[in-house]
Amino acid sequence: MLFWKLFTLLKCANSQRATSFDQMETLLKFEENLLEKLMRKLEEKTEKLAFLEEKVAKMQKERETHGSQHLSHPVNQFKLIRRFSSDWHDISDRLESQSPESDLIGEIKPLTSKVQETKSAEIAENGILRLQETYFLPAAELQQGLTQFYEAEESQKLPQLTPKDCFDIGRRAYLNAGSMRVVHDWMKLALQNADKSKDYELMIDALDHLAYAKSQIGDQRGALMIYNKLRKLAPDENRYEQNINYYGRKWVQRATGETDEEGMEYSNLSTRSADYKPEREETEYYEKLCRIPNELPREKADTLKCFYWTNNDHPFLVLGPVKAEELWDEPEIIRFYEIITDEELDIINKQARPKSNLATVQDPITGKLVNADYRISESAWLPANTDSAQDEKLRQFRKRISIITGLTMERAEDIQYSNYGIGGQYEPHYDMSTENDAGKFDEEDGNRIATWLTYLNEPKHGGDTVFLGPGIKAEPIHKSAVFWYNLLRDGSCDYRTRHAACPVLIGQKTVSNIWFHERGEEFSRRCLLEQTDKSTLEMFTQ
Ligand SMILES: O=C(O)CCC(=O)C(=O)O
Ligand SMILES: [Fe+2]
Repeated sequence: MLFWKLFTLLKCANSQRATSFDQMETLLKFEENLLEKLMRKLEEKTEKLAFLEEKVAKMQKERETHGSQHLSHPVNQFKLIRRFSSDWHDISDRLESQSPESDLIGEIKPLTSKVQETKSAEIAENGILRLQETYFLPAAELQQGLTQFYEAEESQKLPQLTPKDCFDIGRRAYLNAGSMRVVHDWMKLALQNADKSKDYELMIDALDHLAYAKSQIGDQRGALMIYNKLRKLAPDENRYEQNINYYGRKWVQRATGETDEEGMEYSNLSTRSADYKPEREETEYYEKLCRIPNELPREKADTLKCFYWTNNDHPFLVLGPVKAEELWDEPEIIRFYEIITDEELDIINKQARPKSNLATVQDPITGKLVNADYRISESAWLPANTDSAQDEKLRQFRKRISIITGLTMERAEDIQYSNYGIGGQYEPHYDMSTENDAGKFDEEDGNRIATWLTYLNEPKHGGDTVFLGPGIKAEPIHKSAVFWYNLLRDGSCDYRTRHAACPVLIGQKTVSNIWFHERGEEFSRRCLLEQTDKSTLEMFTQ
């Protein structure tokens, strides 16, 4: 429109072959208007450029922390997810769809949508909270990048959580109706650093949550002081005024002893919802086992054996006996060392990744679906039933396990591969189906008589398998496997085998399971009328 007007004006000026002062004035005005508009466009572009440059710098800085060990750090895993749930999302919003930039939008969008669909940011926040709860980590320790687990010289290179990260983690704890102490600590951290960056919106949000958390943990005075501050910062929000009156009254009641309310809730570190209570006791025990070192009393340790296993001089094992260690005797839990070759490991990893039910995202380069390994734990089944050389190797691996355990592979399940993500864990469970289970294994195969659990790699911290019955744990040692019977000799469930996988704190954890079933084991494991549980031990001492 403007162009049209200018055009007619110029035409007119041209036809008169003279330029009157009036026309020049009008032209000058037009020019002023044009300049203003152009400047606004330039400002928008500069602002957009600055925004994109800032994002690039932030993301590059985040990607550089902790060198080749980058993804072994839970904070880096967390930040990667957040980049796709927030930064890349914001970037694609700023790029222009009717321009060459649209190609880039096309590449970003599928990834950000996938992260959103799979609720990955929420899973990541909960992962951080789970690590905090299980390993008793102060929020500040996580914010600083878990310095206690690294040498001093490494600590400069560790990733740190931003005020917004801290706010979102605290907000997640709040939404989970978790411990208000935890909410309190995260909000305080968010504020300490938001103060420096002068992010007022974030400050107000964090103060609001902090005041609420304070009121819930019994600090009415603290809540009141924050609401007073909020009233000054955001005078239009009348909720603060109401809260000031409310908490003011509460504080007076408390000071004058007119209240019968519960006091502080300072000791509870739970980040789980309040309706979690029934399992709480077991969960606390499991978390404690995850936290404490695996120390057996001397007398007990002395009774447990370490030996080279040949399974009654089986020719295969006589040539290469397997180093074995009794982790517990009743029920028998045995660890076998070096039971998988690098080649077999490679094959399992290669086959499992594209197949697994892990949240998949599109690889922007190949366009293929690839795994997002940050889920709590996801799995894939490897049937090894083709004529390929790879499957032949996997069958060899199964055969080796069959020889070691003396159990037939005929009724055993396919190899199951599992991969743990941020704070990845597996809560207490039995591998066999129990009387109370809705679903049972079919009669033809029978129940899961035994478990063979191979550790495909070794996380740096966390990820132990804990056995709640005996109160012991197996550390995930690379290439080793743990074996136990889930059923007693009379076929009933051995409830002492309840076990769980602790959250992975630092590093990566992948395991593979093979479950044996009852049928076909009548000769390898004689059924007895009594429940005697010296089953495996007998096998090892024959
Ligand atoms: O990963 C672990 O340590 C245990 C896994 C487990 O118990 C299972 O997959 O059933
Ligand atoms: Fe299990």
